[in-house]
Amino acid sequence: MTHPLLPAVIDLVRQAGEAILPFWGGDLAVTEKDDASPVTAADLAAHKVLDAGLAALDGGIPVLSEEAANIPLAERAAWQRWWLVDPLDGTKEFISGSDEFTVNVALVEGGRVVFGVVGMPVTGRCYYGGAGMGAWCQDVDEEPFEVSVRVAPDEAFTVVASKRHSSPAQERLLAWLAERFGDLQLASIGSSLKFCLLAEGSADCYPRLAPTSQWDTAAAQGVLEGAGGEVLDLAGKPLAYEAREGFLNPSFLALPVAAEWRAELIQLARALD
Ligand SMILES: Nc1ncnc2c1ncn2[C@@H]1O[C@H](COP(=O)(O)O)[C@@H](OP(=O)(O)O)[C@H]1O
Ligand SMILES: [Mg+2]
Repeated sequence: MTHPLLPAVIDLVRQAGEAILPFWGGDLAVTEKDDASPVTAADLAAHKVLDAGLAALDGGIPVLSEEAANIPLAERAAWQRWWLVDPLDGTKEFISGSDEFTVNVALVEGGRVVFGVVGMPVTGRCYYGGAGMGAWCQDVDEEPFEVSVRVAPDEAFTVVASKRHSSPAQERLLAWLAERFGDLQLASIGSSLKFCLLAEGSADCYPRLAPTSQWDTAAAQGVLEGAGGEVLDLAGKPLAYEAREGFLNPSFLALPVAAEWRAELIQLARALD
């Protein structure tokens, strides 16, 4: 069983991708935001499509978007159900001309992700899913196919990591994984696609002992949870999306629910962080 709002959100994510594409690979004016992260006309174009489209879908569900996040905490704290949106995740990849950027939309209720949609504007591929719902991948003009995590590595244990953002703790964790699993393969990819690689069973673990914001993770967490995975903080609890001052996530580990090395990894990550 999926969710009645899911098909319309998939459609909106595609439209946002289409609004981004004319800017891709061209001459782009890049502005720096207060937190020093880059923003372009493409981020804002996608934001406009999603903000208007989600409001039209159900005016009673408020939207928190990376590009319009200056909503007072007192107002956000009263939200029970809300959309959490990153109109263009992986802006640095986008600016560099890579196709590793996504459009992310999650429906959050009571601090948990109900479902998430992750679109890849360049290929038109879309991942979507939610806990207890399942998870799917759909290519343009194709039927969706269900995806699920792999519990044991195919050949080499594959870790996904950011192309650009790491930390000393993250590097030590990767070194430990290499020792623990021997044949370690590193897959570096930008944006929320890291979760999708786990969800489709092409990778085994995505540790992030480095900063992310709530809009970077919620949609893809929905996909991964639907596929039999989880995203845990270092206390071993699912990453939650309650309103708080600022939008930073804690460090996290994304992995299959049934990974037999789960407890070992949490303990080590906690010691390193
Ligand atoms: N120091 C920091 N604080 C908050 N978020 C950070 C950060 N460094 C990187 N990120 C987030 O990491 C995302 C990119 O992820 P990755 O490195 O895995 O590709 C960025 O998303 P945006 O491109 O949407 O700004 C940004 O939000
Ligand atoms: Mg982002």
